[in-house]
Amino acid sequence: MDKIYIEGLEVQSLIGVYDWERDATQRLLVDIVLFSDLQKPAYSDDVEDTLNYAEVAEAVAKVAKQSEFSLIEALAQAMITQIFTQFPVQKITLKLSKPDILADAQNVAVEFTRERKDT
Ligand SMILES: Nc1nc2c(c(=O)[nH]1)N=C([C@H](O)[C@@H](O)CO)CN2
Repeated sequence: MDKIYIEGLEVQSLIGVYDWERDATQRLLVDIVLFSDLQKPAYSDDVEDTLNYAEVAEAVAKVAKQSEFSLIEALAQAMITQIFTQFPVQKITLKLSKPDILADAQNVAVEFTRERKDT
């Protein structure tokens, strides 16, 4: 299956388990793989025939901005749900990183791979 990648998308969200995390938004990074047949746009050269990665990035940033989850797991799921709702994609891998939170670690992240439920 062909893939579209969005890598290192920086978004802001109010997120975290602890009281001191509930006062201000934090920087998060999102990596997304959109599994999609790209045969048609490869020949038509028409953005209407493909998943517009700019629109997907905008939708994901909006979910982050408008949400107030405790866990990055919950925000990652909300992002995936929004992508499936708004775009005709069959399968998504989404990695959500919270890079500024642990002093002794370069990054913490969750990664989900989910397929659209046909029912
Ligand atoms: N699996 C997770 N563990 C933790 C999370 C999380 O979102 N998922 N969050 C926190 C705190 O909010 C953290 O960012 C600061 O310690 C702790 N563990």
